[in-house]
Amino acid sequence: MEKLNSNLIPLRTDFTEKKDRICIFGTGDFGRSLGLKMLQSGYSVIYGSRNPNAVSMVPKGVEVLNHAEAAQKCSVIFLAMHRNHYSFLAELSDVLQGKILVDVSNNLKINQYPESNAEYLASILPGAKVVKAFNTVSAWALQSGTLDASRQVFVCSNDNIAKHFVMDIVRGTGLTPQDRGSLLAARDVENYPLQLFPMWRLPMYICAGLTVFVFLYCVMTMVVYTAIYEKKDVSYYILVTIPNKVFPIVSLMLLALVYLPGVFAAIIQLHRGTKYSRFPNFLDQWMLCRKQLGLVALAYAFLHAIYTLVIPIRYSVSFRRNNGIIEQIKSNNTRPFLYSSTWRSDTYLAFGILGFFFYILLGITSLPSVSNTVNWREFRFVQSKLGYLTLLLCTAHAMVYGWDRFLIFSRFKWYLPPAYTLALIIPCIVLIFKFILITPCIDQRITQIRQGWERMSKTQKDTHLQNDNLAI
Ligand SMILES: NC(=O)C1=CN([C@@H]2O[C@H](COP(=O)(O)OP(=O)(O)OC[C@H]3O[C@@H](n4cnc5c(N)ncnc54)[C@H](OP(=O)(O)O)[C@@H]3O)[C@@H](O)[C@H]2O)C=CC1
Ligand SMILES: [Fe+3]
Repeated sequence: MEKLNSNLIPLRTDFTEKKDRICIFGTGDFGRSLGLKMLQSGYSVIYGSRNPNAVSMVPKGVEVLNHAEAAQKCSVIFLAMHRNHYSFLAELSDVLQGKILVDVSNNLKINQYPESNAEYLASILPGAKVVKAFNTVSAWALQSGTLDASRQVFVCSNDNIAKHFVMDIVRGTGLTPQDRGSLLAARDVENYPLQLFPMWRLPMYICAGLTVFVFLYCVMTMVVYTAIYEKKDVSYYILVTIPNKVFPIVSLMLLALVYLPGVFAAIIQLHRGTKYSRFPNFLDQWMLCRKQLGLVALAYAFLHAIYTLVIPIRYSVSFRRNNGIIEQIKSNNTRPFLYSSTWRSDTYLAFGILGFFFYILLGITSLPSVSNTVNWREFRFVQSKLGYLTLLLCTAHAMVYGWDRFLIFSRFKWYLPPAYTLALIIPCIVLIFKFILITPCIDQRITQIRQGWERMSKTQKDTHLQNDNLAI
């Protein structure tokens, strides 16, 4: 019983330095900034350095000793030095026995070494309690106190007590610790500061590729084609008219791409008859960046809305409108009021406004502060049901807008359809498949697969059938 208690209850008695004394090895940029922050937060700081007498620029009021002397006085030691200098610590293994060593180091490249720096340190000093922390905060941010970027400090260690002790120090310096588990997580924690928007990369590439393609396609079909076959110069389309085609088209394509992997996943599950098998890698990657794809799509929809609002104040538009009126006066011939055109324009505007409204709603619910306030089922309802409704409304908006210029009615050749016809391909595929997938028999089959039907025993299956109404 005694043994059990001693394992469970954190024994803090040997770490009495809380808000007291902390040792930092290394008087470089990070060591100095961290020392200053610790002093400001009420800790006393002792530096361990190779040349204690030659050290300058350390904060006032701190002691600078050699490594062994400094380590003896504290039980928590921050190693503010680079990994390639860790080897000398082996000589101090006696004095570092049982001490908490905080590894703050970063690398120059992702996965630079076979093992993480923290695991390497633990292998050199098996008797010490290695904790990975503070590597995500920059020296400049610690010193200036502005901490523009994240205030989060990831902490991981194989020793729970040591980890919680360091997490308390993190809190003591006004930062927010995040427990990342054991030292196995150290590699990810070390890679974190080296990443540059990893989840945004694929969506950005897709978005840039589609934008360039649609823009060039529009220039070719609208400007070059008109110049060659109709001998008219409409190059002024390039600044407003064409972007106002590119943004909605790419936005619609991206929104459809958010829902396409879900359709693929359902088809794969149907085909394999089980959910217990991995999706192809590309599908996994694609699924993971759906939120980012959706947000880029929303940004493009915003641009489309703004570009559309300026149409009435464009010179070319008001010139054409005024000219139309003058023509009618001159010829003494009033154009008839076309009911079909009124209905068409009101319909696509209504679809567009509603589609945009739901688009914004989707964007807002994906913000962490909002998504934290809804449960999983509510989140799924908004992102899935409202998402498909948005896609449906936006597709309908594009279809009604381009109705008379559709494919065969196109003034272009059949092999050069207007760009928005291309834009409709992916949304139509998604919507048609979604429609097929929600038909009762297929929907039931997918639900069975998702609930692991094959793996259930007969009695389990019976119970399941009774509870069928409760199924998702
Ligand atoms: N700078 C930053 O913004 C951040 C840095 N880090 C990490 O903090 C660590 C220190 O970075 P930084 O302060 O910028 O680096 P510096 O090069 O400024 O300082 C490193 C310190 O390590 C000590 N040192 C150098 N060579 C040896 C050696 N051969 N043996 C023992 N000690 C040595 C020196 O201290 P002395 O002369 O006193 O012995 C030196 O000042 C690195 O691992 C870095 O990845 C993490 C997050 C942010
Ligand atoms: Fe539109």
